[in-house]
Amino acid sequence: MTMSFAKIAIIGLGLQGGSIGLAVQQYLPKIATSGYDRDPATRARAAERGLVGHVAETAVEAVQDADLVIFCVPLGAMGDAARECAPGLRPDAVISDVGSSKEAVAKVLGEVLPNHVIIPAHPVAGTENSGPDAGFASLFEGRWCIITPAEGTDPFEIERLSVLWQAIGARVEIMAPAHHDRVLAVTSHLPHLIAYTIVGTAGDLEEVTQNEVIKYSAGGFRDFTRIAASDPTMWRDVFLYNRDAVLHMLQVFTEDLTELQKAIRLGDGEKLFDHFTRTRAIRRSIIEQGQDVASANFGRDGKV
Ligand SMILES: NC(=O)c1ccc[n+]([C@@H]2O[C@H](COP(=O)([O-])OP(=O)(O)OC[C@H]3O[C@@H](n4cnc5c(N)ncnc54)[C@H](O)[C@@H]3O)[C@@H](O)[C@H]2O)c1
Ligand SMILES: O=C(O)C(=O)CC1(C(=O)O)C=CC(O)C=C1
Repeated sequence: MTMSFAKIAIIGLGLQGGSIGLAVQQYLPKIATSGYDRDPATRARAAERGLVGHVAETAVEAVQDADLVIFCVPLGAMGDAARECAPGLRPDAVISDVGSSKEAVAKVLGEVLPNHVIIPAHPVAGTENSGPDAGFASLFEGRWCIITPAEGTDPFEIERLSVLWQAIGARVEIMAPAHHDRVLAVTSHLPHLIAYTIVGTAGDLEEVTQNEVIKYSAGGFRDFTRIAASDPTMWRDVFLYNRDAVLHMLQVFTEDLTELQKAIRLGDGEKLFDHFTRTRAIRRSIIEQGQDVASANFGRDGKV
């Protein structure tokens, strides 16, 4: 068996599915791509944009002859999407996905497709935009793709999937699914929850008019509004499917927030200053790592 997949089927042609389709066509043109989306208007737009080589009219048609199927649908739709594809799957087709939480997805895909090799993955790359116009080929460039195989998964198949992600620009990390869900709860899910909260709070305030919120939304608040514009379906599902890890991180966060609230009430400037100094250092180290990412060569030479 070669290291390369021959045909990749992408189910769900929004931001993630569209970006994978465009990136594979650009960097790995020898791999055939097909795709399917439940929404007819999305299928039509995907065909216009050429998000995949062939936009199929059914899920079964899309997965025909595919040796890799990637589910790029909201977390709550993974089970239905897999059920729809099942009758058309090659018995040896590898199944993957891009869902933002991993334990729950692995469970549902394993239940629906018990006889397939399932290797869940999560590209930590996205924007606040969704749908068939949101995807672009360079989305994964220099970004992490976390692969969360179950214990005992064939190392060859893990490597084959890793090589694919690297070829479309990503850096790959292998992680246990439960650990992934805790890490992402704090680095991605909680920040979105905070953004959704603060933008809602500002919108509800009676003493500050809507006009003032819009007019003075410079700097920090504006960044929050970008995140709070993220897709409601996707994020509803993230909080439903990574519930326990998010609730744990939210508890820790609430305790820390209460400590800062106390420091403000007591006029404890030293505590506030020390805290802000520590967080500034974290930001700076993230930027330094980002520069490493931008300058690295990830071997994206089109060869797999
Ligand atoms: N947006 C991000 O920043 C981001 C980043 C990493 C991972 N993810 C994950 O990627 C997945 C997709 O997110 P997205 O941002 O591409 O969303 P999106 O809304 O842009 O695209 C999802 C597509 O799935 C389609 N769909 C829904 N149910 C379907 C079904 N049963 N069969 C076929 N198609 C179906 C929708 O019509 C839609 O076009 C989610 O699981 C999300 O958690 C998102
Ligand atoms: O950059 C953004 O807009 C994102 O929200 C991307 C982001 C993130 O939180 O980093 C969102 C969800 C994911 O599953 C992965 C990436």
